[in-house]
Amino acid sequence: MAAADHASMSATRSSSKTAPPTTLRDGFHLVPSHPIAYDLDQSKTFRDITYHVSTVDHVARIAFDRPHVLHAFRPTTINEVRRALEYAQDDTRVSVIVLTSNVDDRQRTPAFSAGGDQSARTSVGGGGYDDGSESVPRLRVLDLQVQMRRCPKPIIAVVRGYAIGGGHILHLCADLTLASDDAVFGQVGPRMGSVDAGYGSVHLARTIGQKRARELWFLCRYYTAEEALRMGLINAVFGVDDLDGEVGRWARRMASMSPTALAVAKAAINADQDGSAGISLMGGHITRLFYMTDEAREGRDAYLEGRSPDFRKIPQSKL
Ligand SMILES: CC(C)(COP(=O)(O)OP(=O)(O)OC[C@H]1O[C@@H](n2cnc3c(N)ncnc32)[C@H](O)[C@@H]1OP(=O)(O)O)[C@@H](O)C(=O)NCCC(=O)NCCSC(=O)CCC(=O)c1ccccc1C(=O)O
Repeated sequence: MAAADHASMSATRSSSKTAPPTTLRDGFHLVPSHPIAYDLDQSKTFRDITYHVSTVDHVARIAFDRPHVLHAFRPTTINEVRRALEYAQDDTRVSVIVLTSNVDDRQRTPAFSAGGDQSARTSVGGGGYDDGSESVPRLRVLDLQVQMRRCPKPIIAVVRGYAIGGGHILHLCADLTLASDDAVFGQVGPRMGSVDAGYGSVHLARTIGQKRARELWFLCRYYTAEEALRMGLINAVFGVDDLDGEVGRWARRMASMSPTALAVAKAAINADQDGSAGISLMGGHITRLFYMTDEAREGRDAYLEGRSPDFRKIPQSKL
């Protein structure tokens, strides 16, 4: 843990005995708020995204890199994000994942993502997305959404400018969303022949409420970052110049926490909505932790040694 992060955690421990209660005791204000310095991971090659890691702050950064179409995605883009997410999930140096876009607002309108790339929709074969990278035309964006929810590490969507359509749903599927004050959010499917009947509908309704979710889909209006914040669609709004620093603060804070506690909290929050698949993920976490107990090891050893297990020699169940 970096020294300044350590200071913030220490602040939560230093006893005052008589001071009045204050939220400052959480130490959050002491977490450094300078932008994260990332290194490009040279070993990973991508066309539509960039992938960076900060080994100092334990953060991976996955960024859409298609500014000419406002970071709209095609099959290649989604497959690359899925691959990068897998790298970040398996990298023990990484505790937190940032999903964002490479914005240069002097050259292009800022955007997180304008959703599915409409120029990649074929005019033959049913109008699905096809950039030649899949044997049958398809966009595995629903698989990406599921992968984001099953990833045990927290994912922060960092939104500059437009988050529209399928791009909007990707920020929704992230665990947290931090936005700049120039961000704009909305669905457009019913206006242009598309709909997300999965997380884009049900998770949206759980997140912002039934009436608001219907409004987003039925009216296809766009909302400012402040409006999105008020409806609980995002976690915080910052000025453009402060965004990267605040992302640094939030990511560093999460990276200083117990990874297992965060993974269990994420799985539990998702399980409520993800049915058997959500419970199965929680069950997987429990089994992995169980494997590390003397009790589970006794079962394994007994099998390998060709004897009956003696669970009695281990004091008791941990539950
Ligand atoms: C976002 C805008 C309102 C911004 O407008 P403006 O600032 O005026 O910029 P433009 O000049 O329009 O755009 C600049 C440049 O980018 C190109 N572009 C923008 N968006 C897209 C796009 N989605 N696809 C392709 N190209 C795009 C635009 O053509 C310009 O190019 P030039 O060459 O410079 O002219 C505005 O851009 C806008 O409305 N964009 C379209 C938004 C949209 O319709 N998005 C698609 C929504 S549908 C979707 O995302 C579904 C896909 C999906 O994820 C999904 C989810 C769940 C289940 C199933 C699926 C599925 O498989 O379909």
